[in-house]
Amino acid sequence: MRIERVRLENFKPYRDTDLRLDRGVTVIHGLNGSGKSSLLEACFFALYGSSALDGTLEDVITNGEDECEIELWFSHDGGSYRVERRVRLSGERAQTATCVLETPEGSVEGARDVERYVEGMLRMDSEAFVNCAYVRQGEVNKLIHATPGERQDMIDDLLQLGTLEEYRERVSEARLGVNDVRTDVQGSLREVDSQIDEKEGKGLPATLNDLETELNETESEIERFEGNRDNAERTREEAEEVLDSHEEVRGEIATLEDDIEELRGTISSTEDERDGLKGELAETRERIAELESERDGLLAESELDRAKEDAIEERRGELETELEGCRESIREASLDAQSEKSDAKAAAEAVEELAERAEEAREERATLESGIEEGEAALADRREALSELDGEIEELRDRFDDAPVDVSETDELLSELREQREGLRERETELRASLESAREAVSEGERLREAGKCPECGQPVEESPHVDALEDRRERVSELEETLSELREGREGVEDRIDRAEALAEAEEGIARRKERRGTLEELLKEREDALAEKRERAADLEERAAELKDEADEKHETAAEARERAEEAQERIGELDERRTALEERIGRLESLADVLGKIEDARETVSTLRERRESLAELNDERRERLAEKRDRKAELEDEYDPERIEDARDRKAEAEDYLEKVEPKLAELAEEEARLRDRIGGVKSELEALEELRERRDALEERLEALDSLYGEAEQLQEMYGRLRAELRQRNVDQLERMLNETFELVYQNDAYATLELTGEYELTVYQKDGSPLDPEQLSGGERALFNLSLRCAIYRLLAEGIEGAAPMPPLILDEPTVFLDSGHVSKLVDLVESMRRLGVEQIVVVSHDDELVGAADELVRVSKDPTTNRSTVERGEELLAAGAAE
Ligand SMILES: Nc1ncnc2c1ncn2[C@@H]1O[C@H](COP(=O)(O)OP(=O)(O)OP(=O)(O)O)[C@@H](O)[C@H]1O
Ligand SMILES: [Zn+2]
Repeated sequence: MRIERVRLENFKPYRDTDLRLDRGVTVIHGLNGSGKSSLLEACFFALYGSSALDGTLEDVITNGEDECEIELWFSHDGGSYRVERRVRLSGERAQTATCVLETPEGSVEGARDVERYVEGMLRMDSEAFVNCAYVRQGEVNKLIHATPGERQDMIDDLLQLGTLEEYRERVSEARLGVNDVRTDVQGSLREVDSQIDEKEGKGLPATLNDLETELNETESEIERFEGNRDNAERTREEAEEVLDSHEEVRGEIATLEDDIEELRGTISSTEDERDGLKGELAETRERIAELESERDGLLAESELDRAKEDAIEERRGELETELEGCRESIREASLDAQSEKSDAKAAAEAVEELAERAEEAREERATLESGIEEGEAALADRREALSELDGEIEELRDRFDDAPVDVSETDELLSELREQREGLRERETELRASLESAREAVSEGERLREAGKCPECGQPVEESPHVDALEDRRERVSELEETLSELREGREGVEDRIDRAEALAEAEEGIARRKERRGTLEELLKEREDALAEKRERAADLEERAAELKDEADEKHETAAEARERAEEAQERIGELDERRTALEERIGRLESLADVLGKIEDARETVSTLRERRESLAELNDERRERLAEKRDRKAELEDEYDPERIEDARDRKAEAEDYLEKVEPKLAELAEEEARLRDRIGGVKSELEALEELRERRDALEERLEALDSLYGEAEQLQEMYGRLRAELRQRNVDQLERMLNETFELVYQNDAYATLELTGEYELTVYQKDGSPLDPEQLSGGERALFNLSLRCAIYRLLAEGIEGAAPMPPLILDEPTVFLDSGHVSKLVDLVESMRRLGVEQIVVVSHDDELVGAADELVRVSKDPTTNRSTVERGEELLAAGAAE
């Protein structure tokens, strides 16, 4: 198998990478953390899916992305293949969204099917792949640390030796199963043998012979006794027949006797019945005579001359009609009486009511009249008050006779006078003020003059031109005083006039008040007069009404009396009609009795004829019975002649004899039958025992045959098991020998130190290192570097062994080494180069080595440089001959 190309998208540190790989040695080179291991991991993951991962599925997707894609192209056994996987993140978890493997035969889909296909194709699961082809970084010690058992399992698995062990175990199980069956069959055989021995010791054929002879004898005896028994039975039957027929005759005679007795009884009781009927007949006839005399009496009382039914009915019809008429008249008369009575009652009630109403009218009139008298007295008082008012008004009017104004002009006059008075008062006040100031001016002048100063200007008087003015001032005062007194007088005159005018206004007001009062009084007077007139009218009406009601009452009284009279007449009529009705009813009653008697007579006559007929039919019946009685008596006599006592006696004797024999023979026969059954039973038992013996013999033969077959099968299984075991041991030994040789060769090639003589690998895969002095060393005791070399040697040896063992049928996967130079000094690194070289020479098609060691670069056919951009943190690969050339030049 060879990897040809890998393409990655968002796988771990790779964003988008496409790398071709060739045959030969490819070295993947780069700094720590640049993504070398991830590249190998991608190839491994493409083949085996998640079981090839150390981490989880989520880890393969580049951080921050949600989908990654891996494509791997490879060739295998001449065919081309391509795997494509796509992993997608959904939420926290990643899932394989696509997984397809294209093969020359078609495509396989789904992670499971693809993994299974790859396992089958490479004949390795992911673990075997790791153990053999893919030496992972840091796992160099795995095979050394493993226990021999684990190592054996790993290597056996790789070399497919496990299958042989599986076969051997299966055969062993089968062999044990065969053995279990064989033991069972042996047990059964022993048991069958002992059963046969037991049965043969019993002498079964002789016993059978004896029993059959005995059975024959018993059967002939049974036959003889059965013949005798049949004879006895026949005799008994014959005797019983004779006895039975005689018994019948006796029975018939007894029946006849009973019949005769019964018939005689019936005849005599029928005769008794006839006598009874005769008595009844006589009684009925007597009754008819009685009824006929009753009928004659009733007929005489009725107005009929013949007791004939239709005549009676006709008469009765007439009387009923008359009676109905009479009853109708009574009903009418009583209706009349009823209505007259109620009329009389209604009229009497009306009289009472009318009288009451007349009384009420009279009472009302009396009340009204006393009201009228009172009203008239009040009216006279009012009229007087009115004439008094008129006098007062006249008096007040007289006051205006010598007045300057008329009534109703006082207001105007008064306001005029009051205005005059106001004007005068104002002038007076002004004058008084002027007088005051004039008087003051005089007294000032006097004071100044006394002081020698001018009273006018206050300057020294001597040269004043104003001294004479004082006199003028005094004159002015007296003038003013005069005018003031004139004014006062005028005002007093006006005030007198005002007083008079005020008295007149008062009189005017008095007149107006009285006039108003007079108007009210007059109105009231008028109303009262009207009311009185109305009352008078009403009183007159009431008087008239009372008289009318009285007349009406008298009339009604008369009507009531008439009605009562008519009611009495009707009552009298009813009495008469009642008498007539009673008489009619009596007559009808008599006619009914007559009809009843006639009916009874008819019935009695019918009874007589019925009784007579019955008597006759009974007589006929008895005649018949007597005839039958005679017949029966004849038959009885006949039968009594037939009866023979001697023959009966003989039959009885024979029957007793036969019964006696039968009684004895039955138990004997039962005994014999029992004996026969017992014998047959025993014969059956012996026969079935003989059959069982035969069966047992057959069974023994079959078991013996089976046992032989099982013995040989067991032997074969044993051989087969041994063979598988041997084969595996041989194969393993061969492999171990070869592996040991290859391991020694490889180790010698890579390890310079010649302290170790040889490496030993036992059949149980115990590994031992022998030193030069011959002492053994556990591989765990080796140094780190030695161990790495030892492990590489072991891996390469296993790879070679597999490659040589299987090549052809299943081409090997590429040899992949991840960081094999860890722990190695530079000298050993160059040895590693030699190892790689030797593997290539041995024909390994493709070797991929991951290393950052320059020395290994030199050994490469192809160089792949992996680097990581420190800013984006994304890895890229470069593949190049120029790189290789540069490396070689150094
Ligand atoms: N899912 C991921 N997304 C992004 N980067 C990742 C993811 N997983 C791993 N890496 C990065 O890839 C690098 C690991 O690569 P890898 O182990 O292949 O390196 P290397 O070249 O083999 O290193 P060394 O020489 O030390 O063995 C680390 O730097 C890691 O941060
Ligand atoms: Zn690495």
